[in-house]
Amino acid sequence: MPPKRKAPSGANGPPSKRVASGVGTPASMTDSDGEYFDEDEAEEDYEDNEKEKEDMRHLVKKFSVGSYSKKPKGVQADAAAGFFNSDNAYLELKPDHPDRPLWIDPHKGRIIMESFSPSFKQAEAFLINIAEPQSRVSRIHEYTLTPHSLFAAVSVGLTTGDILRELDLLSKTPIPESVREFIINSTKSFGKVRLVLKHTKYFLESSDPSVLQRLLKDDVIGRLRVNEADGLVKESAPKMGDLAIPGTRMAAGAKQAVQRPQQQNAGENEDEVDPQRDADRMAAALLEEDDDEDERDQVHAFEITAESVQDVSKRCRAIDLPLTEEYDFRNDDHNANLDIDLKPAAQIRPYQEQALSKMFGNGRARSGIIVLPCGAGKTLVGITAACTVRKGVIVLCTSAMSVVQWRAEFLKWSNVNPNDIAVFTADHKDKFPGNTGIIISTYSMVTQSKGRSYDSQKVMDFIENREWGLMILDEVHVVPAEMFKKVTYKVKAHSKLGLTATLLREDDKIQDLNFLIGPKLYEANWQELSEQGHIARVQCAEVWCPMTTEFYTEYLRANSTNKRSLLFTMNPRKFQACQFLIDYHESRGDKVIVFSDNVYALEKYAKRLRKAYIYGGTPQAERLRILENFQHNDQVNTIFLSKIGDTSLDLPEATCLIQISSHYGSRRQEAQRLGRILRAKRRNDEGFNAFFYSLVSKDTNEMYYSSKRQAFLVDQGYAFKVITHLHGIEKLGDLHFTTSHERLELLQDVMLQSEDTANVERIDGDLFSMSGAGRRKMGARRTAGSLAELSGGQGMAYVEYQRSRNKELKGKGTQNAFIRKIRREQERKRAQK
Ligand SMILES: Nc1ncnc2c1ncn2[C@@H]1O[C@H](COP(=O)(O)OP(=O)(O)OP(=O)(O)O)[C@@H](O)[C@H]1O
Repeated sequence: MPPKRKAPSGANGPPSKRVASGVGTPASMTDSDGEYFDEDEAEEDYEDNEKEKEDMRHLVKKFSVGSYSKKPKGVQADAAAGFFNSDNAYLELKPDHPDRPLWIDPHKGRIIMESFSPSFKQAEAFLINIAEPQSRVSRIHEYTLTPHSLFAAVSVGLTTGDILRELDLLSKTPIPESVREFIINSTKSFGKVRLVLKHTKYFLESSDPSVLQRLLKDDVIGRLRVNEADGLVKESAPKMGDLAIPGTRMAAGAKQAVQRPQQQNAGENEDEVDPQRDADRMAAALLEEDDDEDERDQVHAFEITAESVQDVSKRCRAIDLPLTEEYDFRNDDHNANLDIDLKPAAQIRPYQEQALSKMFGNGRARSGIIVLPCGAGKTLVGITAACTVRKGVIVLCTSAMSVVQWRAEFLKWSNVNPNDIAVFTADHKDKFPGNTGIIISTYSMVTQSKGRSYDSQKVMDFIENREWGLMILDEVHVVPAEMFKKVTYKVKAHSKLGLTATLLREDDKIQDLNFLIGPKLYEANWQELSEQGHIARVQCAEVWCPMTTEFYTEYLRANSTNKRSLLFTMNPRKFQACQFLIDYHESRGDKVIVFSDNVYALEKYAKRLRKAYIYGGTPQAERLRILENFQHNDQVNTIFLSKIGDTSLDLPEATCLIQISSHYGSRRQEAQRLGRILRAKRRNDEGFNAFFYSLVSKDTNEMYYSSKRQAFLVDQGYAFKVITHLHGIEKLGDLHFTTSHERLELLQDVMLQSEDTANVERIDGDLFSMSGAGRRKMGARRTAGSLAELSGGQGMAYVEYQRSRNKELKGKGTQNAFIRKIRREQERKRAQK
């Protein structure tokens, strides 16, 4: 932090700037101790900042993907090619480099970590704080330093000095100059200003008063300050880590989470004279100025109006000073305390504790995003956060069924009074009776702008006219940025916690979340969690299915993507592979889910194999009946699901997934589908493995999409085996499409389908949506009939395949108490209408 100097009496700062901006900066700026700030110095800071911003842009550009600098002449294009310094010479290795796990690429900010290093654990704990994980395969992990990752590092409490010191300790080479510069510049401009709510007033707070002076001079922010005559408020900074998070042993601050590697592990030998190391240390010590005890104990702040929070936040983003949001909930006397605690039996797992400690590390609630794989317990993380803040909580989910599940989980894990939890969905418009509580709703309920019913508007007013301590945003990766903007505008929440399994979006809009919610606070390692038994071990395989001659001929001839996609999905050899795998896994005692994005294929496969299927148009009661039978009926071991089952599906019985048609190259869909079996109930059985098969028609575009889809999971350390032949398939008794007559009939049926048949299913709701599906048919409607129908020659065999297993399941008894309850509720509602 720049030293604070006393200004000569009457120093009013550079008039030109102030006139130009029209900001009524007070003639003398004093802090609460009556000390002056030198405005000339602040002005210099301002200009320096402009230059810094320019430098920063240059650096960000340099570090962005695709800007790889040229490698030295004569050097091969291997992995080592990136690790040169600016003079095109290899970076010098430290003498004890084998003990240090990190390689730093000076050109792109990539960090390669050896996971077999003795100090791997410490290095991983550190890197996850400062860099984006790109790939975590078994021996080598790759991370990238980005402005966002460094913003996240700073917002969990790390200083520039901490980052440089740890990085140097763990690196095999001295930190390259370009990387050092990038870190210093990024951390200088990010995380310097916090938005803090104290006693229901909003403050911009910083430990560096010159940053606040800069903001006060800003055209937009200066005007939004409350009480322009007041100086900056100066007070003690909060102490780190003195807050107990329920269900955990402690509440570690970020600094505690970044464990220092044991020196002997990292090969640090204090007696050795290493001039480079000494120089680095000195630089780090200088940067550590911030850590000076006296200075660190002080923070400065000025107040802004509550209405201006959005504008201030937007402006801070524009001038490269994004706000970190923190909520000092322990000093909030304005909002009533919620009587909630975790039940004594709830034991928070170590990775959940680590994630929470990032949120509450300095005794306040930091807004941000926690990334945990599907089935790893994001709900409990959210509930524990609610039990820590103990103020009004609003939870937003993607579907009505998730709302029901969140409510049930609150009751399962906490001692909250059931009356204090309200549900706001199309079917329930509850409010809690007391002056605080929990409300659980969906994004669409809260953001809907037109056509609200009277009751719905009343609940919305209830939500909008109060302050919430915590807003939990479930499945943040699927929600469009516009929706978030509406949510943050409508709901006055002091802290926001985003939960997701994958920060992946094919449109790259995911970066918006950093600003709308907050930085990523924690991201778990999938492989580590599966090794520890928290999520299932999964064997992944891509099964290559050659196209039959007649299908391939049509495929090559087809001149539309839709027709080609229908042909590779309906490839009879793919059908046979699916039939064989279902048979194989059912006989092993597995419960199988077959996913098909294409509804035409879904119906064809399911009917022919006499399995139950669910898609957007399946009525609600039928959906529940099928799912219940899948869970409890040992005669129903396979179900077919359209993409409505990609998310929110909690079927811990499922142990095998087969994918026959998917949404092009969507990495997110692949990860979400895998997530359906990560929570397999049997995951801790001796030697248990879940199975994930992707059936791909060979020599078609599907192969390209498939490899694209797998990219994320491969980066998470999953290995996809390629199966080119399924042994024993030819011996399967009633294998379909073995005759050319059958195959031709199928081909003719496919060729008769309209182009729309290959379109993506449109879904208004999801698998468990309580409204809509039951009353209204949704999903694609097709009019073309089969060749058999058209020719009037419906053979016996064909008729038999039209018999739907769905209908056969009608009337099968309902066992599950939860589903029985939902059904009773639906019946009660129908009766009331
Ligand atoms: N600390 C814990 N102790 C015991 N059980 C836990 C713990 N954390 C989570 N679970 C259990 O793990 C299962 C999965 O949790 P949860 O539904 O929250 O996962 P998720 O991460 O939200 O998954 P998805 O992304 O698929 O929705 C639940 O049955 C939950 O009760």
